[in-house]
Amino acid sequence: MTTQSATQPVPPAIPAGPLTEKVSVRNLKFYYGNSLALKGINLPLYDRIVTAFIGPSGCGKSTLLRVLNRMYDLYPGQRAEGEVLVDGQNVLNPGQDLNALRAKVGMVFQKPTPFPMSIYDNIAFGVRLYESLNKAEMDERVESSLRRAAIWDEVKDKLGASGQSLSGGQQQRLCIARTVAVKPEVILFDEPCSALDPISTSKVEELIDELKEDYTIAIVTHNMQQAARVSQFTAFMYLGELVEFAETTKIFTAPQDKRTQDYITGRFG
Ligand SMILES: Nc1ncnc2c1ncn2[C@@H]1O[C@H](COP(=O)(O)OP(=O)(O)OP(=O)(O)O)[C@@H](O)[C@H]1O
Repeated sequence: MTTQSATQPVPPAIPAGPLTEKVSVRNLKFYYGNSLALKGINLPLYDRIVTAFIGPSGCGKSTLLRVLNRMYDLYPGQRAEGEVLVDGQNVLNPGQDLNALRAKVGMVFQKPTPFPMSIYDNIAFGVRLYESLNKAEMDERVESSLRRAAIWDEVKDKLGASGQSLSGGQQQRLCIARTVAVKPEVILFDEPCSALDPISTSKVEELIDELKEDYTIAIVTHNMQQAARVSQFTAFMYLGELVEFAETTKIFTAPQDKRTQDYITGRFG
């Protein structure tokens, strides 16, 4: 099957040499009560590589993302079976320290969710949960995180202003800064641009492209162009199953499964 077109975005290059599995999902099943939402997923997330999760609404993309940092633990009746190895350790183990996991595996949500506090404190709040820094160290962390999220120049003169006074696109970059500030190793993005205008979207995409130099990234997106622009690997899911996982170029130009082909060409979903 060949689906390449002249306007196809070019995914970022995959670095030469062997890839390391930062996260290994093994035979993962997930239940909402009695309802099986993930039906035995096997998937690697490679170190310092962007992986996109695509598929029609309800196929389990967000559920999979939420398992990776055990966000589901906040909700009764939800449970996972199988293994999610992060650096070889199964984070689904009951003894897993959830604060440590969520510091290591950070998450950025669909809707920007700044805390009702100042821009400075939006960053400092999370850092204080894990580290005790003095004022100068905290100032430095706040600045470096805001710089990393490409928003420093826009907020440096109003760090005391409410995070909620920023535009939607700025709020999302503030949330990315907040995630980066606790020095994660993996960042999960759940449709991070769906509430943003095209300019903010391209800023966040550029940011993801830069962040991949230092972090392992997973992104859920409904936007095929975005998946093709930002990711090096793509996982296509359908009805709780992982149908196909491969280099993004391959998924978008030579998918092996007809369902993948139909989805990326807009025939369903
Ligand atoms: N809190 C919940 N309780 C019960 N079932 C749920 C819950 N959240 C999701 N589900 C079900 O789990 C399945 C997967 O949902 P999920 O939100 O992961 O899909 P998705 O691929 O992210 O969809 P979308 O693209 O619409 O966000 C769906 O059948 C959904 O109805």
